[in-house]
Amino acid sequence: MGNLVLGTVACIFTATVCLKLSTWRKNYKAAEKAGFRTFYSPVYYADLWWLVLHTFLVPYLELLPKSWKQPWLPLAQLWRIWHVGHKPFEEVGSDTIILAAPNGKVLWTCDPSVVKQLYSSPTAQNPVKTLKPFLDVWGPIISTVEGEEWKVHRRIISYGLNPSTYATVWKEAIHQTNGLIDCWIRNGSVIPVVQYWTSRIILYILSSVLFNRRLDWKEQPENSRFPSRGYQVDFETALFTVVARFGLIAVLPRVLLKLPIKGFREAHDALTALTEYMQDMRSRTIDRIDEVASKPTKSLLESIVFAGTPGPHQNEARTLSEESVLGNLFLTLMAGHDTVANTLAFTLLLLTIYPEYQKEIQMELDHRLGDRPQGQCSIEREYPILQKGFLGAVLKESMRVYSVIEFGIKVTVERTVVNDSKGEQHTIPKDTTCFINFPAAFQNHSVWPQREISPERRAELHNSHAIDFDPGRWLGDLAQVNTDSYFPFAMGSRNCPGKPFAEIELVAILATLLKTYSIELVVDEDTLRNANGDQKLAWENARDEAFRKLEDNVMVNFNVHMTKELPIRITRRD
Ligand code: HEM
Repeated sequence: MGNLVLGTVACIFTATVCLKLSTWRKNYKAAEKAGFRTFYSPVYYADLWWLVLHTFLVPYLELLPKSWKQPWLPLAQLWRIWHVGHKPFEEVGSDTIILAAPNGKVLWTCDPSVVKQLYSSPTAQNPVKTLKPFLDVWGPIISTVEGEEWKVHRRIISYGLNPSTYATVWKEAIHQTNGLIDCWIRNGSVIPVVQYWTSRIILYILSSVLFNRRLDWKEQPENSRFPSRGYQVDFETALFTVVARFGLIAVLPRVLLKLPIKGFREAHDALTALTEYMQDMRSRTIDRIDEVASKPTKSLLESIVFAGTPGPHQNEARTLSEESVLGNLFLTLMAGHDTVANTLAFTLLLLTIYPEYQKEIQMELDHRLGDRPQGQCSIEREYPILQKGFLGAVLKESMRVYSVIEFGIKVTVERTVVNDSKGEQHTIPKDTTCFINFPAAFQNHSVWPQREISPERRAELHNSHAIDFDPGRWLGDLAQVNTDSYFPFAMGSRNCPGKPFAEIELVAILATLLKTYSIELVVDEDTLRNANGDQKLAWENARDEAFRKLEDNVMVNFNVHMTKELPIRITRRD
């Protein structure tokens, strides 16, 4: 009997292995026909066994000879794509690669020509079926629909992103930056973790612009503030908790969130409270729907709620359900939060290790704004000048070197023909998952020249990405930029509709801060002692350490970010 069971198990195992090997071979054959460099990969990016076991397996897999692990091993670690940048492509000598795994075909590209066509081809679509179970917390949203339905969502969100919304973003960013500066000074002027504060300020701006609710810097949205069961969760705590715990909310079924585990319960209660707050905002907007209907430009909240309110001014077939109204409001908040907060945090840290660039911005601000009061700096006059000047160049360079989004994903629903940068035609097979690799395109050294620094010095700074931060490349006659290889906001019809929103708030925050204040690295006592009290040497050592931290402490969850300590100080300019 025992032998029979063992024999059956062995047979099933052998049959499964044979079937997998045959599908693996079939996937390779199909992938190869595209004419790109094709490789076998034992891992499909979404394999559950890989997601669970990778921490244990990767150190052993790293011991394999290069030819066995390149390029699939670095690309199978989706949380290290920013770290490895263009290297996997460099090593195999091609900017587009297809990996054939037992469970599917995956194309990786940073070739600007292929990227552009994938973003514009109707047969390469967003993986909405995969995203739905995670992102449809309330109902279908812009990111989980395709075709005509997507056009309706996109039109409604784009309609709310108009000059009047941008004017509010500009004003609110200035107001909240002043609040943040006061708060920093009240707290002793030292900022241990910049990311914590940039997360807050961006959430505050979004709260005002999206929900018409201004939050106040006096309140501390610490987790300890989370009320006991049965007590009202205030708006700010609900907002912070849902944003911070969105990973849990997206992955776990709602019923599991009700389990008596602290993190789960907080996520559940915050989500319930936020839903009620958003329903209330929706009802209040509906109460004045005639006034909203007659407004020539609507706020984002008004645009989304108006689109979800059937009435004489609406085509019923083109309206959004209540679930989609709440979902799209929240999606806009999520899409506009971590991306901007992380970009702002990296930019502030980069400006502390490059004080010369900070000075350049300040000289530009003095020249452009003079002694004009903040209230008189307008989005129409000052913003375009600052965006085109050194401040704009710093932001572009920061988004190039520290691109907070690692990749875009498209799935080919039909065979898809693309031409690569050399003009060669390729046909990507149906059902191929295509990863558009942002950092590989933005860190390709043949497109973006590196600083001339010895390999020994680079190694000493842990090959930090920050070494090649050079805003000057975006300016003047020396401009060394290839905008085809730069797309932090994606491309094509599904590009980021929040690009002007993000750029305006980043410029407004940095201009407000740096006009009157400077930020600098904190040199701690140990560093000063080790440099025998030599201030200059101590600063240089602290700077080297900051370079290393800006490499070693960069993490990826949904976005690229750095939440570990790298203390900076705010000081009033002379
Ligand atoms: C530095 C800041 C930002 C970056 C780098 C960024 C980047 C991106 C990228 C790459 C996409 C395409 C994602 C995909 O592959 O489908 C996207 C989509 C989107 N972004 Fe942003 N974004 C930023 C800020 C914002 C802001 C401030 C908002 C709104 C206030 C926003 C709203 C959206 C929305 C609604 C979509 C979905 C568009 C669609 O599917 O049609 N983003 N963003």
